[in-house]
Amino acid sequence: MIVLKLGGSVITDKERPETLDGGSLEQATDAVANALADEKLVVVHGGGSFGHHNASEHGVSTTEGTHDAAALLEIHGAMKTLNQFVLSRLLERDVEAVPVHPFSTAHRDADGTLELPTGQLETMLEEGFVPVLHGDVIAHAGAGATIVSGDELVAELARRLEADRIGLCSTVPGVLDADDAVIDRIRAYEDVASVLGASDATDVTGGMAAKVRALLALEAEASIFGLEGLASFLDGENPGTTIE
Ligand SMILES: Nc1ncnc2c1ncn2[C@@H]1O[C@H](COP(=O)(O)OP(=O)(O)OP(=O)(O)O)[C@@H](O)[C@H]1O
Ligand SMILES: C=C(C)CCOP(=O)(O)O
Repeated sequence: MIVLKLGGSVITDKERPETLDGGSLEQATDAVANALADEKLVVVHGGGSFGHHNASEHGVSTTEGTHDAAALLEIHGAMKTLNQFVLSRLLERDVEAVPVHPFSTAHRDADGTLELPTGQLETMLEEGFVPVLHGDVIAHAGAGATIVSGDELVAELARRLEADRIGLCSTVPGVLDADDAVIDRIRAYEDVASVLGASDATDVTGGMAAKVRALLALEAEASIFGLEGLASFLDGENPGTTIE
């Protein structure tokens, strides 16, 4: 079982609000369609230029919530629009992709812990579907609703579904060191903390630093790679950076 995140920074143009990077989305969905045989796959996508701008305007992040339903619908609506684009590109390539919207299924406890039921996902996988989740807003006890990033969803899905392979496809070829060379393996946060930053673009969920933290907390290994590494990851290789 594979859990794959398509980073929002890859499939959208992060500089321009609500704009797809059509070519990259096609390349990514081609790679997914070519790789699917008997392998079970869950896809998660991030926001990129969908969702982050709306969340930032309303002051909503993974920890700062809102009780303003109109603001939530705006953020959720932007993510659903992007989800629809991803689904339709997958369907065009005969991938039996179906949507799963975290706002309707997940929540956070008062301490911020993500609760994500997976019975529906397990059934979808058994029935041959490819569930496609996305970063979203979710109800958060005591805070109204906050953002859940695609990276958090990947980590939680990997734990609960006991994924064999976990991959984050982002806009960079891996985690880069101070000389912009790809770091092969990361074993501890402290080893790379000095080079890890937020995203270059508007991003309310913490960029590369948050990714590495979330993946280090997993028992299984995970890979961070760029679009050029996606086909080889789906083929069983370890492109980019491996997080132990
Ligand atoms: N050491 C680093 N190595 C690589 N990228 C880094 C590093 N430090 C900060 N970054 C930033 O992290 C970005 C990747 O994180 P970002 O959250 O934008 O990716 P994504 O998951 O693809 O997109 P989204 O969050 O919209 O889904 C890179 O584009 C870069 O700007
Ligand atoms: C901003 C929203 C709603 C989603 C964020 O998901 P991410 O791009 O994976 O961080």
